[in-house]
Amino acid sequence: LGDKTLDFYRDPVIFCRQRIEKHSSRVFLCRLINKPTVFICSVEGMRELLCEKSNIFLKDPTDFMTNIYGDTVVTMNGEEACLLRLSLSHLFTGTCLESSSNYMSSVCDHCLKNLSISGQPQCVYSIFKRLGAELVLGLFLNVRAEDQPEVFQEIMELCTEHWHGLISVPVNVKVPLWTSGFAKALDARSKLMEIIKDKLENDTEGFVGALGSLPFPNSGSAAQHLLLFISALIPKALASLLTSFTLALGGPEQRESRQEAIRNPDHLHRVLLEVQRLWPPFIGGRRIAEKESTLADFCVPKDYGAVYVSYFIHRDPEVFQQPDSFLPERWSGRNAGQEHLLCSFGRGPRSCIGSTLTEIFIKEASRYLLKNYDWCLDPPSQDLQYKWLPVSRPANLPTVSFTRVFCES
Ligand code: HEM
Repeated sequence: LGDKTLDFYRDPVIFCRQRIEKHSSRVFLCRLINKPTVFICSVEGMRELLCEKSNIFLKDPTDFMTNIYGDTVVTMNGEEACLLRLSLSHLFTGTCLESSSNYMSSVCDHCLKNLSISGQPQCVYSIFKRLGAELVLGLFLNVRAEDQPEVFQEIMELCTEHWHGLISVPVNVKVPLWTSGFAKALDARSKLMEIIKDKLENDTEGFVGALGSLPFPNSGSAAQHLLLFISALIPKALASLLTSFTLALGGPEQRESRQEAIRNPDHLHRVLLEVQRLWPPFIGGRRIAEKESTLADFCVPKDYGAVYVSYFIHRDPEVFQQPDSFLPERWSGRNAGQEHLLCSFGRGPRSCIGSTLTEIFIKEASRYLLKNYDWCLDPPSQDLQYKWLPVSRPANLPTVSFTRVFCES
């Protein structure tokens, strides 16, 4: 590992902040996994990297995602990636999305209806992660927690084990009494692939049925993409956004904003844009320079890596006034209609194909929370103890607390 790799993975925010200060620039160079890598922390640099020069800065086919997910659109380039994106995108738009809306409402109701009932403090991040898992397994694999609780539980555990492979050292070792995290992840992957292949063969309904009938380049491709879509990565990202939303709109000082968000869908939209601006769920993404080029006037030699860091791009003072403040109204002023300045879902020809689905779902879940609960900090504490009060009932109801686990994840 390069000496800077550990610093980056320990805390990417501190790592980037220190280097932005040291170099007085939002573009700087370091080694990451022993590869010289340019870090992009400005809107201008991000747009060049992901849009204008997307034919020079390409996806890395040897990325560690390939170890864990196999060959998927995420690490491919060129015509193959274009064709795959075209086929897959169809499943995330128009009538395919519309047919998911009833399921999205039912999942919100199932997972969020009892937030205040137990009277015990609860961790909302876990609740939202479960909500995300119910969404992806029900939508993409036709496995619904209410109908098949054991199968659902088994797949969820396998997905967690499989995900741990992404954050473990990639060493496949099995000795008596000990198996490396990476080896466990590969075992989990084999079991998940068996379940997925069985579904693809026997289920003609919904997303599985539609995916099974797409013209994929090879026979395992549909299964590998399904593995990607049900991956724990997506529930985690959804839970991160919803937790940030809950934090941002918590407390008596935000009560008016909460009420406005119920009345006015545009206000809710602006709140959610500001949530993803300040707390993007993923660090960003990585590209490799196919030939020498420039980014924000810096020379980038051939084969150098380039990482865009959404957290800092979204705080670029050239573009966002008071960049660290939570100001939903900025999206109706100078930055109205300027969503293309954000990159929580990537940008350009390789942006996220699930972003519309995610937006619809996050809006559904946040509307559910706003309509059914009022939540405020009580008592003020380090642990962010929140009181969840059903909107229609008196104010002396049980507390539901949550911790900042989302930061660690
Ligand atoms: C909160 C939820 C999500 C976030 C924050 C997110 C974020 C992202 C980001 C940042 C990228 C671009 C990576 C890069 O530039 O290298 C991306 C790509 C992608 N996302 Fe998402 N995503 C989310 C949900 C989803 C969902 C629900 C799906 C589908 C089920 C999905 C499927 C994909 C795929 C297939 C790509 C690769 C596109 C390509 O390489 O051409 N994502 N996502």
